[in-house]
Amino acid sequence: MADVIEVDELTKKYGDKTAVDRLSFTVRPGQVTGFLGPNGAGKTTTLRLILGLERPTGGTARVGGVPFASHPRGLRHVGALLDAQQVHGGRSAAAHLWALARGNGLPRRRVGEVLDEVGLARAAGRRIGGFSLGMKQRLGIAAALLGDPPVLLFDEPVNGMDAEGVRWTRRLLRRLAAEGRTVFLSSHLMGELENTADRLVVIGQGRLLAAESVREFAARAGGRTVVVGTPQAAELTRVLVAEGAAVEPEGSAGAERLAVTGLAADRIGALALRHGLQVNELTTRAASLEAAFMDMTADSAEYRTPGGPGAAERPSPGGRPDPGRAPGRRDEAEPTRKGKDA
Ligand SMILES: Nc1ncnc2c1ncn2[C@@H]1O[C@H](COP(=O)(O)OP(=O)(O)OP(=O)(O)O)[C@@H](O)[C@H]1O
Repeated sequence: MADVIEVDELTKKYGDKTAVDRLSFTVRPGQVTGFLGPNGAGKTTTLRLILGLERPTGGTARVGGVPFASHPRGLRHVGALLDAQQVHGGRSAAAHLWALARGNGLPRRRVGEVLDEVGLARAAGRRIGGFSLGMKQRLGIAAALLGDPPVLLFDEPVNGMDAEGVRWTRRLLRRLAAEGRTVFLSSHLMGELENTADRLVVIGQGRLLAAESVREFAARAGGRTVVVGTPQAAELTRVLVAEGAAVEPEGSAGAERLAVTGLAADRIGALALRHGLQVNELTTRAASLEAAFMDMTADSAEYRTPGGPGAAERPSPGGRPDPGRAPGRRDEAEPTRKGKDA
């Protein structure tokens, strides 16, 4: 299928600062494409350039084969959630959406439909000013869906959402892609994308670091690791190695845990059963993708916790990284960005 978003040598400078640096990538329909990069990598600027909200210093961004400048604007063509906080707090959710619908020539019934879709029907008449960030994100998603557009761009849509909200967003994005739409969503956390995205565009300091399927990214990262606890470590190691897996004993001697790559957890369980070997634990460790992302972007994180992306920030061997300690997280170290929202 033809690429819907085409970014070619796109560059944006703010004075001496190059926010986006000769960036080229494409985004296809029928898939969720994750746009991944540490804080300050240039994701929001790129989305704003694609949407024609900023003028590029160089290069082009095309949507549907035409440069954005000549692209028919409006919510029927492209829906976007950039900053959920940028809404008039005095209006009700329904009034906000109706103003948008009216401005885009959309029927009033769409307001009720999208409020239902995002789970805000009961809050339709409430002032947005009283909404939590998670509710504002849902409202922003509702606004993006209002025109039933074939192309959807979301900038960190799950920020501020609780676990249920994150799961709901993930399912929604997958469904929108399955309907054949082009879904492009940014995040600074691999964990938010690995179960949602089919493809990844990874950037750091405005430059392209990778554009590939999640599977390719995972393969490059050495694949997923399955941690297996067993009192029969030597026997199980022989069985797994014979099936092509790489097996590393973990922890201290006698701890009897194996880190297995190259075989999925269900296959390991089935092999152990077939050979009559006891397994006490079988855990897929998803942290390897986050670690690969951190390694890939270690030199390009704009702000960094003292000590750099080293031991303190790496995921612990046994678990997922704490998102609160991702490198250069804004709440830790970001200075004020002058003019950003001006
Ligand atoms: N209007 C502006 N004026 C000056 N510098 C800007 C402006 N907008 C963005 N920048 C700078 O450009 C760089 C990229 O910023 P951008 O917001 O696009 O990154 P991001 O990847 O979206 O980051 P985050 O994950 O923190 O939202 C940063 O160094 C930022 O400070």
